[in-house]
Amino acid sequence: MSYRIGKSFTFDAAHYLPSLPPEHKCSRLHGHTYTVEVVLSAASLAPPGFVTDFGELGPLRHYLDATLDHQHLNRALDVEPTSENLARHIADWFQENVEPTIPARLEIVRVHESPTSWAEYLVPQP
Ligand SMILES: Nc1nc2c(c(=O)[nH]1)N=C([C@H](O)[C@H](O)COP(=O)(O)OP(=O)(O)OP(=O)(O)O)CN2
Ligand SMILES: [Zn+2]
Repeated sequence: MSYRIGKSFTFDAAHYLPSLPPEHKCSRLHGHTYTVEVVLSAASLAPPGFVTDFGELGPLRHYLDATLDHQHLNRALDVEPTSENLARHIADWFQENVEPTIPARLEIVRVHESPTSWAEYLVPQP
């Protein structure tokens, strides 16, 4: 794949990580302003010279707003809401719902919990 693009989205949510020991600060309920970055690639460009139109990624914004924004992530997800698990969850949703409609492949979903902490899921490529 020769070309890559990226787009970022933010949402706010609460979570805790129940598998951590009780003395760990993240075992208590707290919140983050999450930033989700997606990276997409294509071997060639579609007119007028796009990997895909950034606007075609709008359904992801709607999904994040409707499903995760201002939600309690322990209730909204069926996995423990670590950044790694969130990245995988969002990648799976994107591959099922957006990728079939665009001329590009999802490569990476990166989830920032804060300006200094992030995790990413690298989508296996065929
Ligand atoms: N690999 C991961 N480690 C941690 C995750 C995670 O999702 N993946 N999550 C947390 C907690 O959610 C915690 O809220 C964030 O931890 P941390 O960055 O350590 O804390 P701060 O945001 O307060 O950052 P400081 O740099 O310590 O100020 C924990 N670990
Ligand atoms: Zn946290």
